[in-house]
Amino acid sequence: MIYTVTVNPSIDYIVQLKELTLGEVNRMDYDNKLPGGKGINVSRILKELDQDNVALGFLGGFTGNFVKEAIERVGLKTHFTHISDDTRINVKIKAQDETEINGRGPKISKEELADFTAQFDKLTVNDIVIFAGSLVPSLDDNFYFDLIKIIRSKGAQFVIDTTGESLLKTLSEKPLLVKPNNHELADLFGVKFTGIDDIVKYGRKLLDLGAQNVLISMAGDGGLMITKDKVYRSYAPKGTVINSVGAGDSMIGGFVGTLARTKDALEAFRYGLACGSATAFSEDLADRVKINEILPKIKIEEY
Ligand SMILES: Nc1ncnc2c1ncn2[C@@H]1O[C@H](COP(=O)(O)OP(=O)(O)OP(=O)(O)O)[C@@H](O)[C@H]1O
Ligand SMILES: O=P(O)(O)OC[C@@]1(O)O[C@H](CO)[C@@H](O)[C@@H]1O
Repeated sequence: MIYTVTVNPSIDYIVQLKELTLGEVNRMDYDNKLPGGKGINVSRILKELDQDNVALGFLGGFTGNFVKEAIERVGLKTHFTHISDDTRINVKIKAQDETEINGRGPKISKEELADFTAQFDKLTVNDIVIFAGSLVPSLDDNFYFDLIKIIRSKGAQFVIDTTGESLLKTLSEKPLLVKPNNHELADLFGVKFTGIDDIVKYGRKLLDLGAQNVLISMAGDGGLMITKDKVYRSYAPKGTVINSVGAGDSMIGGFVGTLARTKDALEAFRYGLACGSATAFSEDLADRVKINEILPKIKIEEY
C-alpha cells in the first residue's frame, strides 16, 4: 500500500482578483476553498491514476472536517489522526502575481502524536510512505527522520519531499525518490547554477548520498531524471498556466504511482512530468482526463 503523510494539511483558500493593492480594501472576483497539503495532493493524484493509497496525517476542528469531507467525497481512503486544534487555512492569492500565505499549523499533543506514530508499527516490505509538506511548530525537526527509521526497520520504502538539512539527513536511509526543484537543489548545497550541467552535477550527489531515484523539477522549463549512468531531460509542454500550486506534488504522485505499478523509472518520469504539467494547466489539481491529454505531449530525451 502507498501511504501519504500530511502533517500539516490545509484548506487552500483560492482568491482571485485583477489586482491586489496593499493597504486598501480589495474585492475578490472569485474565490474557492480546496482541501490542501502536499501529501493530500499526492494522494489525490495517485487516485486519479487508480493507484490505491491511504492519506495519513492530522486533522482537527471545523477546518479539519472540511478537508476530511472534501477528500472523502472524491473517494480517497483516509486515516487521519483527530486533533483538538484547528487545521490551518492557506491563502492563495491570484492577482497580478501569485502570492501564497500559509498558516503555521495547529498544536499536536503528545497523545495525538502517539496515536499517529503507532500506525507505523504495521508497515511491511510492500509499503511505501510519502512524506510531503511542512511540519507544525510543536513538532521538532527530527520528526520525519524518527519515522523514517521505523519505516526502514520494517523494510518499507519512503519518499520525502522536503528541503535543506532535513532532506540531506534522510539520504543515508535511501529514499525511493527525492524531487527538489532546481532552486531547492542549489540552496541545499549552497551554490548558484549557471546551467543544466551544474544541476546534473549536484543532482548526482543526491544519488551518491543514497537516493534511489532523483528528479529535479524546473517548473515551466520541465524536469530532469538523473540516474547513475544517464541523464534524461524533458521540456515542459506548452499550455496556459492556470495554477502552479501542487505541480510538484503531482509530479511525485505521478512518478511514485507509476513506479509502483510498472517498476520502470523512465515511464514513471513520463507520468510525473504529465501530472505536473496537467496540474499547472488546471484550476485545481489535475484530473485523469487532463493527465491523459498531456501524456502524449511529453517528450523525454537523453541529455
Ligand atoms: N508552467 C508550467 N508549464 C508546464 N509544466 C509545468 C509548469 N510548472 C510546472 N510544470 C511541471 O510540473 C513539474 C513540477 O513543477 P515545479 O518545478 O514547479 O515543482 P515545485 O517547485 O515542487 O512546485 P510546487 O511547490 O508549486 O508544487 C515541472 O517539472 C513541470 O514538468
Ligand atoms: O506549508 P507547506 O506544507 O510547505 O505547503 C502547503 C501547500 O502550500 O502545499 C500545497 C501545494 O504544494 C498546497 O496545497 C498547500 O497549501
